[in-house]
Amino acid sequence: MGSRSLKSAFVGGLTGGLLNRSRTRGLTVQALSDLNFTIQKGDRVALLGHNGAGKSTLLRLLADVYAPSQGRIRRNGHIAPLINKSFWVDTDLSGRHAARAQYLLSRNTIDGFDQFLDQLVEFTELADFIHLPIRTYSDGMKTRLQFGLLTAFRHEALALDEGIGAGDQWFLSRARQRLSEFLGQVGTLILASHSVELLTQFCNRGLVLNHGRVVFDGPLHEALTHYSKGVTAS
Ligand SMILES: Nc1ncnc2c1ncn2[C@@H]1O[C@H](COP(=O)(O)OP(=O)(O)OP(=O)(O)O)[C@@H](O)[C@H]1O
Repeated sequence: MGSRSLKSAFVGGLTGGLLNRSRTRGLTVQALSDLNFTIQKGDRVALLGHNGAGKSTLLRLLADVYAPSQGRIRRNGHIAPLINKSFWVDTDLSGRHAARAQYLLSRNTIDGFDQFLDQLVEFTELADFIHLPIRTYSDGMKTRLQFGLLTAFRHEALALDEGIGAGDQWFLSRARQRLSEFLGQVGTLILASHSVELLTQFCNRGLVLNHGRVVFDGPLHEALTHYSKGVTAS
């Protein structure tokens, strides 16, 4: 197999987005393309797709963490992100300062913050680490703080990456229950997950992504069938 055909095999791989090679830009990945869909208020959408299909990137676009390089996204209202590693603007801030900023943003007042902070520290079990800069936290500690903060407030719409906290004992024992209660109250939900159990519990519509394109959009059970057939075929 020559280098050219090796490259073609690479481009046609089973994971990741579409790879392009150009003289000027080298090898680049196109995470998403040709997307055209509407999410209505109250929809509960599951994002399904292979590793690297574009689920997290799409969540980031919907929650305004990334801007699209082409095309437009029209939103009515804010979609809160609960996405791994995209939350912290300034990791020099302490957990307490980050909590204060989030509290002010959501409540428009600082009244009641001390009590809120006590509850947050109790839930996250961060103890005195709450006073240290976030850059000194482990990934698990950051997840606790992010999760504790976001689920403390009501959100009309939420973009959630379920990979968050995966495999973390604290998350499994303390956060799962809170996540369930929280998701039950969210109006509009876009949830990326590989867990059929979680998707079935909270979603009624499924978008299946394949190499950055939507290949199915419809009722969740049909989306799951479509996706599992694709996985079996590949
Ligand atoms: N910051 C980045 N820089 C460059 N490429 C990226 C970046 N983030 C993601 N990608 C690429 O974009 C594509 C889509 O990635 P994305 O994380 O959205 O997939 P995913 O469906 O969420 O995957 P998984 O199920 O493995 O979490 C992949 O090919 C990935 O390599």
